[in-house]
Amino acid sequence: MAAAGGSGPSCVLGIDLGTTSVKAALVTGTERGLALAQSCCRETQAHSESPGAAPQRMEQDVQKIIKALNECLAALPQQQLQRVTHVGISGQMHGVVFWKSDKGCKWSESGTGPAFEAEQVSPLVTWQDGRCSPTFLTSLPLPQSHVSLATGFGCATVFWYLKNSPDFLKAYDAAGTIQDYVVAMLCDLKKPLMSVQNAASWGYFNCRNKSWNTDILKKSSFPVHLLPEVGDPGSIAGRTARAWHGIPKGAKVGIALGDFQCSVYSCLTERTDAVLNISTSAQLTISMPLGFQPPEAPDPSSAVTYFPYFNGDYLAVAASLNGGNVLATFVGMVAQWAQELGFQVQESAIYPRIIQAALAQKHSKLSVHPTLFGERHLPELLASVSDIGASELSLGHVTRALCRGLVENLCSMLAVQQLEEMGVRRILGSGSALARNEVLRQEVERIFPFPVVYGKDVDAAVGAAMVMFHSK
Ligand SMILES: Nc1ncnc2c1ncn2[C@@H]1O[C@H](COP(=O)(O)OP(=O)(O)O)[C@@H](O)[C@H]1O
Ligand SMILES: O=C(CO)[C@@H](O)[C@H](O)[C@H](O)[C@H](O)COP(=O)(O)O
Repeated sequence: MAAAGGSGPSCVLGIDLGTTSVKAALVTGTERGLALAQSCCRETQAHSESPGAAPQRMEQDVQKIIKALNECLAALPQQQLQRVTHVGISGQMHGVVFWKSDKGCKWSESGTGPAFEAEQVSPLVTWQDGRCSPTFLTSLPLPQSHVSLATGFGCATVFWYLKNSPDFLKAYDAAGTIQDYVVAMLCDLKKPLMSVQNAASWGYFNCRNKSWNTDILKKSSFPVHLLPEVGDPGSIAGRTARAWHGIPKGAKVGIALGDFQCSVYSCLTERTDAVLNISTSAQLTISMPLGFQPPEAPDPSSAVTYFPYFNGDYLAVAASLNGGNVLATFVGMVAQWAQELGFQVQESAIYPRIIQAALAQKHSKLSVHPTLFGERHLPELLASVSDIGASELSLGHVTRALCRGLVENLCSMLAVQQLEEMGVRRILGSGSALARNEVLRQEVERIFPFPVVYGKDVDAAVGAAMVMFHSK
C-alpha cells in the first residue's frame, strides 16, 4: 500500500484526458461520503495540423496533452498529493497513440517533484478523425463485435496506416488510448493494459468473451502485437514506479477508463436516471437492465449503441459526434469573420457574449440541424439551418437556436418518448459545455419533461476517482 505522506485523510486522484481539456480532481473520504477536495482544468490546445494533411484528419500533440496534465497536477496542493494512495485515469475513447515501450517518456525533476514528458510517441489520432472513408471501412473484414466500426476507432486507424503508411507502424511496439499511455508511463508497463470500455471503443473487440478478434485481424495482416492486454474496468493496472508530482511511489493506478463512463459514474445513482453529457462531444444515456447482453451483430443504422460500463453492465447511448465542438466551431467562425472585418476578438471573449446575447433572446424560430461532423449512423447528413426569417438573424437568435438544435439532435437519436417508456424520471447533466452555458441548460430544461440536476465540470475526473475509491 502506498505510504500516504503527510497528515490527514488519504486522497484519491482522478484524471480526465478529454478532447479539449485535461481535468484533475482530488477526492477524499469523509464520514458523509466522498468529497471533492480540489480540482483543476487546463485546455490542451493539442489539435495539430500535420502540414499538407487531409482536412478529415484529426490528430493531437501528445506532448501538449501531457504538458496540460503536468500543469494540472502542479496546481494541486502538494500536501494532498502526498496523501494520494490511488490514481484513476479516464480519457477520450476510440483514439490511438503509438509509442516505443521503453522510450515512451522522459522523467525529470519539476518544481513539484518528478514528472514525465512524452518522447518517441506518435500523434494521437482522435475519435474525431475522418481519414477512414465509408469505402475504406467496407473494405475491412467484418468485426465480431456488437459495436459497428467507424472512422476514428483505434483498429480502423491501424488498418489505415497498414494500407497507406506501413513503415509508420514499424517504428512502434506499443499502442493504446491516451489514457492507456499515461497508465503505462506511470507504472512502467512494458505491455499496455486497456479496459474493456476502451477496447470496445477501438472495434474488433468481442465484449462477451472479452477478447480481440485476433483470428479475423491476423488474416488481414493486422499487427496484433500492438493490441494491448485487456482487463476489467475498476481493476488495478499497477503501481506508480516512482514519485510523481508529490504522489508517492507505490500508489495504485487503475486500468484506464472511458471518459463517458466515468462522467456517468460520477452522478448515476438511480436506474431511472438518464445522463446527458455535453463536453466536446455529447451523449444521452440510460442504464440497461442487469444481465443485459447486446446483440451479437450491430445495426449500423441505429443511433443507439451499447457501451460496456462496470461489473458487466451496459449503457444504452445516443453518442453524438456533435456537442461542444459545434459551439466551439461557431465561436471560431465568429472570430474569423471579425478578423476578416478587421477586428481581433479572442475566442474566450466570444463565449460569454454569445451566451449573454442568447439569454436576452428567450425564443428563436430558427431551426438549426447542428451535425457539422455528421453522425456515425448518418455520416453524410451535415448541418443545415431553416426557417430563417429576417427578424431571426441576431447573435442571440442564432446562438439560442444552435443550443436548442444540439439537444434536439440528441433527442432525435434517443427520443423523449423512449426515455418515458423506459421509466426515466430525472436527467443528470454533466460536461463542461453544459456546465458553462446557461442557454444550453435552458434548452435542456425546455425539451425534457423531467427534472434536470447538474454535476460539476470535472465529472469524468471525479468519476475516475470514485471508481478507485470503490475498488479499495
Ligand atoms: N468559455 C467558455 N464558455 C462556455 N463554453 C465553453 C467555453 N470554453 C469552452 N467551452 C465549451 O466547452 C467544450 C469543451 O468541454 P470539455 O469538457 O473541456 O471537453 P472535453 O471533456 O471533451 O475535453 C468546448 O467544446 C466548448 O463548446
Ligand atoms: O464518441 C463517443 C462514443 O462513441 C463518445 O462517447 C466518446 O467517448 C467521447 O466523445 C470521446 O471520448 C470524447 O469525449 P469528450 O472529449 O467529448 O469528453
